[in-house]
Amino acid sequence: MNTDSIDAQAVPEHPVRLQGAAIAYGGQRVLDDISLDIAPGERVAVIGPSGAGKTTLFRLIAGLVKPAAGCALTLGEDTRRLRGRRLARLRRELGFLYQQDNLIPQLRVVHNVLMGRLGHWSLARALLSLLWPQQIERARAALARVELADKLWALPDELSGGQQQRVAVARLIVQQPRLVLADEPVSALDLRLGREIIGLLCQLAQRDGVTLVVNLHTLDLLQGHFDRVIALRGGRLFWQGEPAQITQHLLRELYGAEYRALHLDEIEVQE
Ligand SMILES: Nc1ncnc2c1ncn2[C@@H]1O[C@H](COP(=O)(O)OP(=O)(O)OP(=O)(O)O)[C@@H](O)[C@H]1O
Repeated sequence: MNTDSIDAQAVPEHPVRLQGAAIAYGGQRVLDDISLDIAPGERVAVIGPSGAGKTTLFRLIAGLVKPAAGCALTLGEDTRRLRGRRLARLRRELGFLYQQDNLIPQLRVVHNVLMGRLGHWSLARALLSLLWPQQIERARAALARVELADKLWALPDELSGGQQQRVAVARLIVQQPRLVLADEPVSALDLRLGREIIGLLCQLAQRDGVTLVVNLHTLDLLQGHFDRVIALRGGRLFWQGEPAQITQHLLRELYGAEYRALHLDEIEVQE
């Protein structure tokens, strides 16, 4: 099969489709030969040791870096040929969540949440909304889903780290993306708050039919939330399967020298 040309029209059903994809920085391959399909509504966690290529995989799927070889289709679009209307559509249908700095500090929560509508609004409406927030009820309903309806007029600085992440999830709710890429969304939070955010993201995926790909460092949060785990090591696909199939043996092999430092022997999985 010629992996340099996938017919986008033939595979509209896969929000993510990578075939033999490689990414190189300065001639060095940091991702190599990645072939992967992610189905609509699937909740996928990406794991692996530091430097394995997890963030680079996200950047590849988001179209922020172009494959040096192979092909990447995101929401049916070939990421090498993104421009104009197709790029605008992808931006509208792709939602992001990062470890921190998801909110604009100068803008009140209502405006931060309504930033999710920008791709749906005209420029005039977006500017008007900064003076008179458009669709306040929509923002309020989204905040209610993350139990922050009373924070509509707060500034991000007045919120805890966990609350800020919940506002960012509310922004995703109003955005209505088809695919959410969350890169270490809970790495700055403790386990309890992390569980809350992952729970909200998975609820968003299930309730609104959104496809979810999460780069996860906290392996305690894998069970019960994700349909599939993808493990990267040295820029290659090392393993994939259901969370229940993960074993201590696999984690030792995958994380190598980091296994003990990360206390992965304390994760509750079979030997
Ligand atoms: N812009 C860049 N220029 C050069 N090398 C890069 C660049 N971005 C990433 N790399 C290299 O690519 C490799 C993969 O990096 P990446 O950030 O994807 O790993 P990761 O699995 O997300 O790591 P971590 O868990 O530590 O965040 C690393 O060796 C990194 O140094």
